[in-house]
Amino acid sequence: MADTVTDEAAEIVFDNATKRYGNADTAALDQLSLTVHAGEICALVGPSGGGKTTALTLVNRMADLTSGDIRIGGTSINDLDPISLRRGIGYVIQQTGLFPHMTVEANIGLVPKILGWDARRTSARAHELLSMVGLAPAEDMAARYPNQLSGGQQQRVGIARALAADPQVMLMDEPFGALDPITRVNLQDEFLKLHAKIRKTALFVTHDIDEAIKMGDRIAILREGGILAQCDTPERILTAPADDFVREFVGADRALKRLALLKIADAELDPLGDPPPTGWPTVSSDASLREGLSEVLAHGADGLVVQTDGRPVGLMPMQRLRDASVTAGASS
Ligand SMILES: Nc1ncnc2c1ncn2[C@@H]1O[C@H](COP(=O)(O)OP(=O)(O)OP(=O)(O)O)[C@@H](O)[C@H]1O
Repeated sequence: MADTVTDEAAEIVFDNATKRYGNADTAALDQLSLTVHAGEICALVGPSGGGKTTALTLVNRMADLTSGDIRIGGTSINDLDPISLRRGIGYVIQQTGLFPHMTVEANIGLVPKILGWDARRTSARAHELLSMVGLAPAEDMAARYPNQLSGGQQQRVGIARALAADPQVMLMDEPFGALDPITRVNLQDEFLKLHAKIRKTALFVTHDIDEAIKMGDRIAILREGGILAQCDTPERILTAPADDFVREFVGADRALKRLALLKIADAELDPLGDPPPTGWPTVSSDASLREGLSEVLAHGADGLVVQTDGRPVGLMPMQRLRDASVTAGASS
């Protein structure tokens, strides 16, 4: 048996992976061939019953393949002992799965402890991860029990726990699905920042196409019957949907969704002017054109003041935002 527990991000290859439960006539996942590149986030979306969760459970062998193969870092999962396979995979689920009778620190330290890390190293890792996922002060958070945390904080602990033993890959099943919209956006943003640092290979299941567009380096869309409809970058999914199913799944507002992918930093700005326009809202150059457009509309203003690192750097007039919307729509 090979040992999977290394800390290198690894590629996940689905090679004609098929799952049929019991004597079911139709497959839950039908000959899925898909490569999730090392270090990328691949968002897996599709309608209810499309086989998203099945795909995840095949990877960590909570369910067995009917035919085909899945390889992690070039090794077939069937050549791995299921227990050590799972220890090399960070798993984050909607319901967090935290043990209620264990402290946050003990929850995070569970896999490192099983792997035989000593108490000092396990504790240091738990505290490091609490800071990484934005739970401060770490000493206070570490000593709490899950029911002493908000839903968003519990989900952060779930992410910390998944990362504890530095897994090769992460499987995330609707990780932010149970959170209120504001907490959800915060966790999405913070996970993207964290991911930019740790670059773990992540298969991220969501039923929400907007979340997939935001989170995925690439998006794989499954249709009913567990058949892959398209796997591509968010930009390509929006501008070149493979067929009517993808077009409908993505929605009629594809132009607006494309604006969410375009950064203000990439657009041309006007000089600041003297005096600066009054009543124009300020946005960061990191914001998307869609966020910029929302701000302008919310303030009834004629444009935006764009900031970088808290300092104004230029102006974005309303007309340019309008033109960008038209261009995004015209090419979709
Ligand atoms: N343990 C099981 N036994 C039998 N059938 C199952 C089992 N788990 C899932 N299925 C069936 O497999 C198909 C795919 O289910 P799956 O949960 O993978 O879809 P999903 O895309 O994750 O759906 P959702 O978005 O609703 O969670 C469905 O028809 C479901 O009924």
